[in-house]
Amino acid sequence: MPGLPVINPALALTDTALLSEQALLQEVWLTPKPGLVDASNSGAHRDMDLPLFLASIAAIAPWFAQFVTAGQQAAELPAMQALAQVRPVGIACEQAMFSATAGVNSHKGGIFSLGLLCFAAGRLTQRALPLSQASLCAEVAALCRGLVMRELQQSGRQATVGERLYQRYGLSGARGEAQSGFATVRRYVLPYWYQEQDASRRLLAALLRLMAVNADTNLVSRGGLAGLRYVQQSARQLLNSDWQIADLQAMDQQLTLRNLSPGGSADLLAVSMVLAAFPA
Ligand SMILES: CC(C)(COP(=O)(O)OP(=O)(O)OC[C@H]1O[C@@H](n2cnc3c(N)ncnc32)[C@H](O[C@H]2O[C@H](COP(=O)(O)OP(=O)(O)OP(=O)(O)O)[C@@H](O)[C@H]2O)[C@@H]1O)[C@@H](O)C(=O)NCCC(=O)NCCS
Ligand SMILES: Nc1ncnc2[nH]cnc12
Repeated sequence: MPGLPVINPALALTDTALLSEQALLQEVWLTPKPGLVDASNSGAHRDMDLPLFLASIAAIAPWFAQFVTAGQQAAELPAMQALAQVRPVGIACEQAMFSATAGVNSHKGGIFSLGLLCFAAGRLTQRALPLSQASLCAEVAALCRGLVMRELQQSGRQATVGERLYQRYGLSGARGEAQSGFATVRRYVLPYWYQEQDASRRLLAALLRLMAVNADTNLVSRGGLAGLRYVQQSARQLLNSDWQIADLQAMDQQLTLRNLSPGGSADLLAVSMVLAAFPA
């Protein structure tokens, strides 16, 4: 496996777009990831593999700079009006992804979460405000204020997986996480980021922490609430042990057998990598 691209902290304060691309690359190359596409297998996915993910990332990457620019251009707008400015960029980026993957949804959630982070970075830098984990997450939360109420609770729409799962289980998915200012990442991942010295083990531990608590709608859409609970309990058990790579490989086999893929947690791992490059 080629060397993982290392996120250069010196870039942190200047280029959120490049950090986002590097985070998606580091995420997909990280191995072994239970149920997910990585360098050893495709996990619970029959329609996706590593080459498809790399093609998807190549198609998405140029759009991260567009998200930052859109944020700079919308810097003076009230947050809620600004969100309306970024949606078309997000949808265009999704279309670029679908063109590169022949219609397979590889990074829809990742585009939403990282796109919002890049847009927020553009708004903050345009207003000469410092970029930090706190300022970026607060800006994303401000942009997404009321999003769950508007788009899930009041709309009653059931056009997407997330919208159907909200109506059925009250799960707010990617929207709820963004509206909270990535609270799951800030509470359960970033405080422990440097506990592991090895870079790969650090990312694997972060993924386990996310899988242990994240209400991942991918898991629910594939395995119901029982599937979500199974993954959360399994991740929690590993975290409470001196887990080794072989344990993750065994978990990967179990999730694949059960058709369970924590794609939402994989996205939040990329969000964690971007945020970890900034001061708290
Ligand atoms: C705002 C949207 C992105 C919301 O989409 P949706 O209504 O579908 O809502 P969610 O269920 O929330 O899912 C969206 C994707 O977000 C990821 N996700 C899930 N749970 C969470 C969570 N708790 N926190 C954060 N992120 C979460 C997940 O994405 C990843 O998994 C997908 C790949 O897995 P797979 O199982 O293969 O998915 P499918 O192909 O759907 O299943 P199969 O057919 O294979 O069985 C992949 O997307 C990963 O990224 C969720 O899938 C959207 O509606 C929207 O508005 N988009 C427009 C763009 C936009 O608004 N941008 C704004 C600023 S950029
Ligand atoms: N590595 C991965 N495998 C499957 N779904 C994902 N969503 C984001 N990253 C993923």
